[in-house]
Amino acid sequence: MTMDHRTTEPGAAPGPGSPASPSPERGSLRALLPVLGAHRSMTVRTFVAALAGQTALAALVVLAAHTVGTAVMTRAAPGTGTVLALVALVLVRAATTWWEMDLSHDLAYRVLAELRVRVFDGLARSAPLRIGGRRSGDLASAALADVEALEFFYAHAVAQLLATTAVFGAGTVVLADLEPWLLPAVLPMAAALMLGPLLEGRDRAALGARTRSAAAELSARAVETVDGLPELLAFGAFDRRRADLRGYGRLLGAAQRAEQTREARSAAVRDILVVISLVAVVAVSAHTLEGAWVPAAVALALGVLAPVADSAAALGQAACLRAAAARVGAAVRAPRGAPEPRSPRPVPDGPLGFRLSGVRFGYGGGPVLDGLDLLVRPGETVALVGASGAGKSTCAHLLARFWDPADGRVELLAGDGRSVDLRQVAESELRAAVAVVGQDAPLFHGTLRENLRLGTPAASDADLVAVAALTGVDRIADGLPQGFATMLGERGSTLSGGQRARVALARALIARPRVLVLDETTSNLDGLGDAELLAALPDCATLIIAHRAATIRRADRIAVLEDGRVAQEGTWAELTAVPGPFTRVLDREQRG
Ligand SMILES: Nc1ncnc2c1ncn2[C@@H]1O[C@H](COP(=O)(O)OP(=O)(O)OP(=O)(O)O)[C@@H](O)[C@H]1O
Repeated sequence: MTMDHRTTEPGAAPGPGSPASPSPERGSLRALLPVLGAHRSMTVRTFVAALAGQTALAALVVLAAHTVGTAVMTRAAPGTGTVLALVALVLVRAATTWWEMDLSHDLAYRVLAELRVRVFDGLARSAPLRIGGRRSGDLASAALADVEALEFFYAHAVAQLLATTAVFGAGTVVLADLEPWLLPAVLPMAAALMLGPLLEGRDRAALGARTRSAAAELSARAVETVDGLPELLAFGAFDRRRADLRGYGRLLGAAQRAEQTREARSAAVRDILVVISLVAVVAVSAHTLEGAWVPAAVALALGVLAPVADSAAALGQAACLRAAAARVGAAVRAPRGAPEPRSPRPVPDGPLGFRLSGVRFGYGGGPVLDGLDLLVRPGETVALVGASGAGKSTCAHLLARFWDPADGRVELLAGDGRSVDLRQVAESELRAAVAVVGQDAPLFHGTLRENLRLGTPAASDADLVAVAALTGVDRIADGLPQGFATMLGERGSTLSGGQRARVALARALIARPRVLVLDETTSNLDGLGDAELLAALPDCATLIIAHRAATIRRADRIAVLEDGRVAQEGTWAELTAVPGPFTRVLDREQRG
């Protein structure tokens, strides 16, 4: 009797030239067990169903063997009571199998749904820190394929292992009662069966890790391919990419096959151990038991060993899942990039400005911001300029509190001088006060109206129409077949870059932010559109990150970022009057 061997989730071996995946730590599966805690009653019911099913099967084979043995010896048909008992056991076994399958899958799918949400929570908590380090296809793989792979563990391993332990314990007591010499025929083989997964656990975990990391690699490359299809086609690079994907697909197949080959070998060893044990039981019982008790003892030994063999198979399979569990666990336990304050302080009311003081920040290498000071007063518009890679977007991300500075402070300021450090502001308050709009702010699959209401689902139609008129989104809606109800397509792919920028800005303005950060938001628009959008901006503290001279010129003040600090500050007239960091930036832009 062997376990139901499931095909492992798709995955590929490490990329060409990449090192083999290390064997993941023991305990990664155990670390996820607390998720079952929320489903305690269902876990207990699954255990009861598994226990009832395994007990019914053991009783059925023993009674059937005894009945057949008796019939052969006495040459008489079994009595009605025996037949009824056999029928009852068959029915109980059928009912409990159905019950257990139903419950265990229900439990597994609930746990997986919960885990998926926890993975997404972890990603949100640590974004974009984590996203900076891992590729989106890899993250999607952790959230979907790795979680899915764990179905086997939750549906087939946990409750069944507990039930097997109980059935094995009770079965050996009965065997010992029948004939103590049967124990040496059964116990060593049972121990050998359970030793197998322990001995090969490391190897199987490494095989599983190879499959999982390859699955993630393939997933990451597939997502990149879909995302970059226009570029791949435009550069004639698609054929190479396809060959590349095929290669990774083959590596995936090889990794999966290695896992299956190992499982097939282990299954053969388990079958041999069970057969050896049964032969020993036959030998012992032939000398010590009488009549129909001989086949009954053999059946009981089988009834006891089969679940042990199944459990050994389950443990072997579970070892393969350690890598998936480790990846899911890492995502679930991802640290918060910017932890919520224990005792949040309110954001001051009235118009807001902000100040970065002595800010130092890096991404693990050298410092990107190195003692940066920047003040934007309520109602003021400041342009932040600098060479590519100078750290302008990093400032925007610090204002959105994606990260906290390693040193220094980022504060919101009221007109009367009151201030609050972003680290002390509750996230919901911060999001309501500060809006950061990027250059390619992604839109989502949904209608134009849904995209506009992303941050403010309760925004009134009047607000929506007013902001749409300010930002020119009303003209975009007029050109769409169903106006604001038109589906935009994934990532707003049905809109032009300039149209997406208008929608992204409108989306931010509907929330009436008190601090606005525009990170190259208008760079996809022509000069006229740029001017139109900037004129539509509300009278709040605004930081505009831009390269275009006309955009920069509209700001009240300009700050030039160089070597991680503000190297120069002033109005357009002041900064263009003398050669310096700003004129160098302008020269570079003109030459570019
Ligand atoms: N998530 C990240 N992980 C690691 N390094 C990063 C990350 N984001 C930015 N960097 C690095 O930090 C530096 C500053 O990047 P940033 O995007 O802030 O520059 P920028 O001035 O906005 O550039 P650009 O004008 O080209 O948009 C760069 O060297 C960049 O490579």
